[in-house]
Amino acid sequence: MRKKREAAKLDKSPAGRPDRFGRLKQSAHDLNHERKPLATRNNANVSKLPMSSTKLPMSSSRLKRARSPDVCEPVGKKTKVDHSSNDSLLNSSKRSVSSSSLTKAPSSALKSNMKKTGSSTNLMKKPAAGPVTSRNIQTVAAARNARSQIKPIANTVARPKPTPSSSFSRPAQNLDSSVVSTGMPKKRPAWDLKGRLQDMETFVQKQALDSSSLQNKMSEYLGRIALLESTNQKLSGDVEEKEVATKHAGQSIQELRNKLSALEQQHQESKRKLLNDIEDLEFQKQTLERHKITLEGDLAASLKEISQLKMTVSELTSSQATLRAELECTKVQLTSAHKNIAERDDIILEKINIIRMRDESIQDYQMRERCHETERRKLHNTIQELKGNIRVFCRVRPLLGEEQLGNNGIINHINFPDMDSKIIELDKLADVSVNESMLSSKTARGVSKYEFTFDKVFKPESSQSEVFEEISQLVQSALDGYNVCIFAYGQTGSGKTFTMEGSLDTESQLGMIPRAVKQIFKTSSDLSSKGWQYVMQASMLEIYNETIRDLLGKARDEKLEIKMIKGDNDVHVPNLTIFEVKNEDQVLGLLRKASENRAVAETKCNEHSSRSHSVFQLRLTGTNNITGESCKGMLNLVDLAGSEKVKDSGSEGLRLNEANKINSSLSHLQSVFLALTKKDKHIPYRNSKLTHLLQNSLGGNSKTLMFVNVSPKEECFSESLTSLRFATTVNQCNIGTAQKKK
Ligand SMILES: Nc1ncnc2c1ncn2[C@@H]1O[C@H](COP(=O)(O)OP(=O)(O)OP(=O)(O)O)[C@@H](O)[C@H]1O
Repeated sequence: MRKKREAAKLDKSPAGRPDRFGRLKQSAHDLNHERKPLATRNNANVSKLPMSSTKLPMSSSRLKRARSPDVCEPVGKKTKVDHSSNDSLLNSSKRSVSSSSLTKAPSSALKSNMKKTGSSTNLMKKPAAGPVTSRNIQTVAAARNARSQIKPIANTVARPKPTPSSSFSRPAQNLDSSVVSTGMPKKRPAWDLKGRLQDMETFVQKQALDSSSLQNKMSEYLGRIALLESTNQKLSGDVEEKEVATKHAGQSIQELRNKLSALEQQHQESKRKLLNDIEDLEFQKQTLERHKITLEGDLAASLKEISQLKMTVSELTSSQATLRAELECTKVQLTSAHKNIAERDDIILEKINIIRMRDESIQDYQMRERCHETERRKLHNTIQELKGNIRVFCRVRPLLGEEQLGNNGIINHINFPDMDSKIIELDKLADVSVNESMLSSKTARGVSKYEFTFDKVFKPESSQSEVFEEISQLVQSALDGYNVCIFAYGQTGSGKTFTMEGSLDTESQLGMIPRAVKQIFKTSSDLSSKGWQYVMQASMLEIYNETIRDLLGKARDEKLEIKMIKGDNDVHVPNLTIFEVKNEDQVLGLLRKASENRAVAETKCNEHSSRSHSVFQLRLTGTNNITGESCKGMLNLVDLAGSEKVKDSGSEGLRLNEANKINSSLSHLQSVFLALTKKDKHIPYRNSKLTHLLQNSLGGNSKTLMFVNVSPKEECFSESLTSLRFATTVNQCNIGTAQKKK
């Protein structure tokens, strides 16, 4: 049953199905099966074989028909025939049936083998499913051998298969032809049954011989088939192994591919990095090459320098010897110098002791100096008193601009006859009408000379510093605690403002006020080493048309009044702006501001004529912590408005009123000095704002200096003469001894 199922399975297997290994195994099984009692299988297959497949079966069938009535039964039924009948058939007819079976068996085996061969062929055609290895190659070669071994079988066994119809339609002919082909005698007549039987027996014997040889070949083929089957099984096992190996190999390949792709990515990444590195290295290379070039240049320069240095070294080496000799000499000198130094150290020690002693002496001298300072102040003021508390300096300004055109710039009518610069002489020319009472002398040519003597006469070429030098001692008195008043008097345009203020922007043209301030700050600083400390307060006002106005305050138009402080008898101007000043620059700033605020106007005699009296006041309060001394001084620096003859000046209106007020106040000043000269009991200080304000600086408690400024112009002769005469009056004034304020 099992064999039948396997056979049925084999038959059902479609020819084109890729069941190569299964069919191959099945074929091998069938072959094994066929190796079993051949007669049994052959008998079964006999019914399937066409009767005309060989020439012999026809005779055999005839034999069968002759011996058995079942011969003509359908082939299908014959399969149900008992094998024993077949065996008996074989035994009875022997070679007839065997030969047909043998003839057919190879045919079925051939078909089976052809299938196998086809399968083998398929197998051989598709070994490449797995990796091509030496074992696969061997497997394929074995399959080919099997095919080559099978082919001869097919060639040997396969014969043209006559159709059943043709076999049955010409049985006699076939028999005849077989007899002819086997060398049998010619066709015997029908009645010669004996002959025919002999022929048949001969033929059967011959066929039996052929059959035995075929059986031998068959057994040989079966042996080969068995060998092939074993080979096939082995190959199947190998194939399975190969498939497993192939599957593993496929997985490995996939893994390797994955790894490969990962490695490729890594490779690409590495490649990209390497390319970047290469670029960086290229850049570094270029940089290094440039650096190399630079270094080469440096090296060349260094080499050059080294060669120069070598030359220098050689020179130095040569000079080294000289120096060594000198060094030896110097060492000797040094030794002696050390001796000298030791000696000098002793001397220095002695001198240090001397210096200490001198320091002590200096301190002693400083103590004495302070005493001397006090004594000096006393002596200084004694001298000032001897000189007179009112002194007069005369100053003649130079010719300016167009004034120099006449007389070639020479001032003919003013002379300075003495060497001490104390006398000024005015010459009255013939055409100049002068009051006869003014004449002092007459020359032979009829020229009158007017000579005036003052404490000092400054020529036109005198500088500001030369003038200040003469008043510096007076300024010093303010620091010593005296009231000092310096004022400039003269006709308009004679140089009063230039003398008192000068040009604040040009050092050489600084006037008496800034120079006095400078000196005061410098001297106060020097005195600080002697224990003196000063507080300084500055203010500046003008008296315009008999009105006091603050030149430093904001209320420019406010009219200020003069008040006396009871007991102290000090003059005080309420609401006047007073600045505490620490240095000269501060004071210069105040002077500039005051100069801008001062009333000026253009007159016939002066383009910028001062139409008011300006009064700069500096209060100085000093204390000496060492000596316990103290002092209060006041420095009044006054620039008076210019006097002018109203009828000559051509002034009118406001200017005329200004001129009258100016002349009036100057007249009151003269009255004060005249009263002081006469030693009147009543001094008319309060007749004008000017004298009222300056009453403590024009009286006995003050030191007064008057500048009388003279114009060099000849046409101003009369005014100059008037000014000089007034100055002479002041100069003759004895206002008593100045008192130091404590
Ligand atoms: N010693 C001098 N050296 C050079 N220039 C001078 C001298 N004195 C005066 N001056 C010049 O003469 C001109 C008149 O001088 P200043 O204004 O000082 O006269 P003043 O007497 O003040 O006149 P006023 O009373 O009208 O104000 C100015 O230009 C001034 O610079």
